[in-house]
Amino acid sequence: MSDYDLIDADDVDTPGDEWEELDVSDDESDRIARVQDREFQEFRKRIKDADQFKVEASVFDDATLGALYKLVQDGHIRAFGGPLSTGKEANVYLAASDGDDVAVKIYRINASDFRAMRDYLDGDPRFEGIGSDKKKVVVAWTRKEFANLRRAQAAGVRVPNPIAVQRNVLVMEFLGSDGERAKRLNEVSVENPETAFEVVREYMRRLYRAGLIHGDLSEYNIVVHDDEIYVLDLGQAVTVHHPNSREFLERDCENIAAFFTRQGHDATGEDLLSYVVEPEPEP
Ligand SMILES: Nc1ncnc2c1ncn2[C@@H]1O[C@H](COP(=O)(O)OP(=O)(O)OP(=O)(O)O)[C@@H](O)[C@H]1O
Repeated sequence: MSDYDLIDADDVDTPGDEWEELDVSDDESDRIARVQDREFQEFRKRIKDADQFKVEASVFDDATLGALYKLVQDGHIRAFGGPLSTGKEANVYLAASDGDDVAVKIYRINASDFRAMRDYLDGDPRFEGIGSDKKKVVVAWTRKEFANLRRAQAAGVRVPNPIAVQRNVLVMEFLGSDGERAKRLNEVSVENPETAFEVVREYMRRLYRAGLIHGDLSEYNIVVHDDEIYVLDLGQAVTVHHPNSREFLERDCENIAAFFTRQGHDATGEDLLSYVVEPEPEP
């Protein structure tokens, strides 16, 4: 962990736990709030000063810092490593936790294309009535990614294990080793494209049968970790109820078929689509 810029959880611990049992007076709770506030300010400063976040200060509005602080207190993050990706909507960082390394995805409240996000959320019965408040939309989006990861996992699709979600911050299992992120399909030479295609095809079918469509599936959102194929980035995944779900699924099928055809395994979007939507056999 020597390459981590350590932000030690001990430094930002609040006295909360052992005081919870006590019957604290108003004066005492004011004092606790002041201590917590001071510790939060220290945490805030440390994050803002940390090298790996310097260019990204805009990502960390105070509410995001509050979310990170809570995740540190809860033991999900112990120290931040460098950025794994700086995307349009979100940045992903490597971090150490009390257990294995984790990936921390931070959605930007300001830079996010929240109108496009809303269009995806609109057709999703899980997020009915979300409205158009920018922060609420991004927070709902983050929760959606967490929920989608869980659902995919339950359906038997390999995805990073979702660990915690706090406002616009998602903590998940880090896929990779020694701090190096797992390679995307477009970055590896696929040794056996037929087998890899069959795995991806099966994942797509499992997702569909679990009522989900990825919506941005391609060689850029599929990685190879420990010789297994994993699917990333389920933020925009929609349920089959979404008015554009069929269009998204067709696009996913076209992307995947085109990629594997380029790898030497002929596939068509149409065939893939028929496979994915084939009704489940009666038990
Ligand atoms: N759990 C993870 N473990 C390892 N690397 C990850 C993890 N999650 C994301 N990454 C890395 O970060 C990149 C971006 O992640 P993701 O696709 O989830 O975010 P995004 O902001 O939607 O990206 P983009 O804007 O490029 O589509 C991934 O391609 C991958 O390399």
